[in-house]
Amino acid sequence: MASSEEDGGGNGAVEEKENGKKKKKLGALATTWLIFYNVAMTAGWLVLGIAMVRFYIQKGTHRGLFRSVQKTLKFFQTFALLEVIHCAVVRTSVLVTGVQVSSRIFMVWFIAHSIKQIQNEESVILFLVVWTVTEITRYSFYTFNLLNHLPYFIKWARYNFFIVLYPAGVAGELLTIYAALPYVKKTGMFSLRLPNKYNVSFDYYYFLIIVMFSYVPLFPQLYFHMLRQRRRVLHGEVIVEKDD
Ligand SMILES: CCCCCCCCCCCCC[C@@H](O)CC(=O)SCCNC(=O)CCNC(=O)[C@H](O)C(C)(C)COP(=O)(O)OP(=O)(O)OC[C@H]1O[C@@H](n2cnc3c(N)ncnc32)[C@H](O)[C@@H]1OP(=O)(O)O
Repeated sequence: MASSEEDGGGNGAVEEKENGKKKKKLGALATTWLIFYNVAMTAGWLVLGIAMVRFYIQKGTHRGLFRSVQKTLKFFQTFALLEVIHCAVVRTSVLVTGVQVSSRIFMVWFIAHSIKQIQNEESVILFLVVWTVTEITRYSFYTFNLLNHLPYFIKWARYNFFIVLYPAGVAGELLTIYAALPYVKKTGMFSLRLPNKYNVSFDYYYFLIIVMFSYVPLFPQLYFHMLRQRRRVLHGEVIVEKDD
């Protein structure tokens, strides 16, 4: 193994070259923080998943489910903003992570939280279930990986579930935004009409349509990124990495 350290710090990340591949080796402080973060996130999404199952068993309907789990969802999904900062120490792209996290935050706060009328849509439950399964798998993968005790089925699940869950999640998100359009148009929420003292106009309705169209170029990038990660991790392919 050829190894060359480019940074001598003990608590952040050290870049090493292993068989010609760039690999970030985490320091003790970064590892401890990430273990804490990933355990907390696994637990948070597990609590959310259990709450959803319990709600459905007790009530026999999905109506009211979002309302009952929204606090936990908002807390843990917003906490995921830290992932953009984590990009400084883990081997991942700021751009890919940024798009992923911001689209989730947007769905939680600017769609599901702000437009109460759509909270009982089946599509909301679809993306909630998909996100929950994804995140329990993803954060438990990171935790076990950091502890160097990664069961193969978790690794397999992390790099296979997304093949179906990603399109399903995107479908849930797009259908939810679509369902929100009439309410946004009717209420004119988050919009600024002329004339006003700033002399600018903003129409949230058209903004949402642009967001929906932006999935067309952006989603394939995330999906192909994950397919590349899958080939690298499950099949040991060497991927030529571009620096951000
Ligand atoms: C303002 C309005 C904005 C509107 C934007 C509209 C456009 C939206 C288009 C996008 C649509 C997204 C929709 C999405 O929300 C739908 C869903 O999520 S559905 C559910 C299914 N989803 C998934 O399965 C994907 C889940 N997402 C991800 O996996 C990540 O977010 C992603 C950034 C895509 C992952 O990429 P990453 O490069 O991080 O992959 P890896 O997991 O393989 O990690 C690479 C290495 O980094 C290490 N790592 C990363 N994070 C951690 C951590 N927390 N702790 C420890 N280590 C970490 C990891 O171990 C790898 O290291 P190594 O290779 O050395 O082992």
